[in-house]
Amino acid sequence: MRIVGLTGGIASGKSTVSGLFRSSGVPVVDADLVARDVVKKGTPGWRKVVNAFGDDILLENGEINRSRLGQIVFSDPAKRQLLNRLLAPHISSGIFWEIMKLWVKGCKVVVLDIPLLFETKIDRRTKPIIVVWVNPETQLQRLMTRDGISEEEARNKINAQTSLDWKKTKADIVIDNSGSIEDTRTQFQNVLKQVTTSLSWKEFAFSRESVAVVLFSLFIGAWMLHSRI
Ligand SMILES: CC(C)(COP(=O)(O)OP(=O)(O)OC[C@H]1O[C@@H](n2cnc3c(N)ncnc32)[C@H](O)[C@@H]1O)[C@@H](O)C(=O)NCCC(=O)NCCS
Ligand SMILES: Nc1ncnc2c1ncn2[C@@H]1O[C@H](COP(=O)(O)OP(=O)(O)OP(=O)(O)O)[C@@H](O)[C@H]1O
Repeated sequence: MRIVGLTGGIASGKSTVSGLFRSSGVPVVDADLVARDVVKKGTPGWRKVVNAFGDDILLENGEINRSRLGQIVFSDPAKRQLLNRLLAPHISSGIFWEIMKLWVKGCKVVVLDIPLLFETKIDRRTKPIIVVWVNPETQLQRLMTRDGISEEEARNKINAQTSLDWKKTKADIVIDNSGSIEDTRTQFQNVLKQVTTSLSWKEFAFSRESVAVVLFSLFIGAWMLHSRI
């Protein structure tokens, strides 16, 4: 199985590109969705967050007030690190199980859309790594428009992440999303070809088919021994 890493900066266009993968039939695991699941009311992740940040970050229905928690962690590096540390194991295992489900279905190529790919060191498990890059002015504007937030809040969110230019230097493939969606779609067609080329031997070894072949061979071997053929 090939696990493609898809990352970038906040509002750089990861979801836009992952949408293009989905429409082309390539399954996507969205780490932001996993991160939401692991803090649903009553889960171990939720308990840890409430113990660390207090009841003030809860809505009336007991769910986490994400916008309130975001204001806290995006303006305070120590609190952000604390939240990352509390949730990292839950997010990693959530991602693992999502990938396992796709493996069981026999998927050969899976895209992992994850903002903190390098920070969580999950980049070691993904190949190739795609970075969705955007120029800083466009990123700021798109973030302010999408989230309806002030320039200061948007800058806090951008500065809470490793620089997008640094991530670009670590990429196998860069998609420049500073232009129009059409522009991005054109770049995407080439990327899709690169990502869906036939699997290497190492990737094949981790595919469902290869495990089936190994199990089948073991079964035949055991049966021949048992029958003394
Ligand atoms: C702080 C929270 C509550 C804000 O929630 P909100 O719904 O407003 O934003 P959402 O989850 O959709 O994230 C939006 C974007 O913010 C950025 N972001 C999220 N968490 C972080 C973080 N810990 N550090 C840096 N950037 C982050 C990412 O680019 C992400 O795509 C939420 O993002 C969260 O729980 N973050 C910690 C979990 C995490 O690390 N998520 C990233 C997945 S690897
Ligand atoms: N090429 C583009 N032209 C115009 N708008 C765009 C383009 N690409 C993305 N956008 C818009 O920019 C915003 C950010 O894009 P998107 O949500 O895909 O980013 P993201 O990297 O997934 O963000 P996050 O890190 O917050 O999850 C969205 O409102 C999206 O519609």
